[in-house]
Amino acid sequence: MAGETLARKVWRSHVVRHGSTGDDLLYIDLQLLHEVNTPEAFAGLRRAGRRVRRPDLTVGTEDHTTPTVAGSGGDPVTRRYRTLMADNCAEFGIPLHRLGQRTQGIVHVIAPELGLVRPGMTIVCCDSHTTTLGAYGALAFGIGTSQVEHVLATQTLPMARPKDMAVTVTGSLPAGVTAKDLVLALITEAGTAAGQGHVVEFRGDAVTGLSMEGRLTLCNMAVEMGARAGMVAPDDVTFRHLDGVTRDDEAYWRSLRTDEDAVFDTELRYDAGDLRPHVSWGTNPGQCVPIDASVPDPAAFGDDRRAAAERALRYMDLRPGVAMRDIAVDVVFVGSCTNSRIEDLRVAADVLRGRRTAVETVVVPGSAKVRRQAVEEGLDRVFAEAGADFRALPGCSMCIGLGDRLLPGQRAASTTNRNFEGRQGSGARTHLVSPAVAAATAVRGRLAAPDDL
Ligand SMILES: CC(C)[C@H](C(=O)O)[C@@H](O)C(=O)O
Ligand code: SF4
Repeated sequence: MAGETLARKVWRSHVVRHGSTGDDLLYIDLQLLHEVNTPEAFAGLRRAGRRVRRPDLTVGTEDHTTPTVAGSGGDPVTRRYRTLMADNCAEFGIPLHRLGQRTQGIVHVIAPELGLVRPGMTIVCCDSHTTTLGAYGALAFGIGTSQVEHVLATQTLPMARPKDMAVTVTGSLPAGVTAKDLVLALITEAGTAAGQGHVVEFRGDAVTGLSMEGRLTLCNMAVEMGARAGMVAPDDVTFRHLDGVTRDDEAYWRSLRTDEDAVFDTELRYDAGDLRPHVSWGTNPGQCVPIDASVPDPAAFGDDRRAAAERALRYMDLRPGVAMRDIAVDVVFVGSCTNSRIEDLRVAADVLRGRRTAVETVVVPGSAKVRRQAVEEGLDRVFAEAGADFRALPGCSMCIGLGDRLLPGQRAASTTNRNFEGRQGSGARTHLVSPAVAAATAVRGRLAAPDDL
């Protein structure tokens, strides 16, 4: 038998039944839920008179709409989402990590913290950035509301098997260059549709050399290159991040790794040796340049991308030829499921230590646990002394503009994953950056890397 990929092995071990229409019925090991996109799924269950098949394999959190300032309670519209979520979880017996609890946070950040994620699992969630969890060698993907209902009712999901893509990154990341820069560069090179219909396995020395947190950042943005899921093969780095790993676990997880003779449907190669910090100039994550470059001229793009570039520059209020380093921002945001883990906050704090921010700087931890750890390490003081606003409560915050948001016309350097029009607030402009670039930008008031300070 020909060799198999990691994704294929995980898939095969979860097939309950091969369907007649080409879909497989997959067993789902874990379903995660948040307050957006789930009310309809529960309503559907209720209408059909069904219960949740495995409440013990289902976990909810509140993150998208939660306020980040203690005691604010949030506005009535977003409160309604959370009331509905709490009522639904109570009615169907699903554990819920609520605002104010020690375990609450962004769904993709708390799932590993709670020990819910192990290599080889199938994991779904009503959220496109579920790809994040593939960093552990799990097959994790976002699903829509009707699929959420299906999984709630049956703990299975009919799905067409995705194709396999390998993204092999050779070399090692230069100093000051992070997983975020790598993934922005990859998406810019390959395009936002490159991964469509595929599970992407990130491989190569530059990937295995990443910390767990770096791998989470990388897989988080697999969906921004159009992929169904992103994965990194489980190795010693992975095992160190898991509790209670036995020899048998390790042996099984190692056996899931892609076989030498496995063939991918699509392969991309990239060398990380000369990579520089990357910054987006446009309105999709594939519109980035190295920070040393200038805003590109749409005329330089092929027909397929020119109109989008022109439109993006209009929305972003940028002219071709302007040096990225000359772009002044109003706000810096460090947070989101892409970059709000402890390592991200440490990087930002290292840059801010002993310096002052020149613009409004908001730091929102990905989870209550991340915040506690940051306080233990004294990062809260570093942020305060730099004049940055380290929020009391975790959540998606300014990433999606449901709770906290930018004002119309404001420009932000943001460690998030989407720079779409209006994403961080109506009329707001987003430059996607790493935590290091975000912090340097906060100090300088214009896009900057730590080297510039
Ligand atoms: C609201 C939610 C469904 C959405 C997603 O699917 O990703 C959000 O998390 C996002 O990042 O755009
Ligand atoms: S932090 Fe942003 S990208 Fe992540 S789940 Fe929340 S809204 Fe989506």
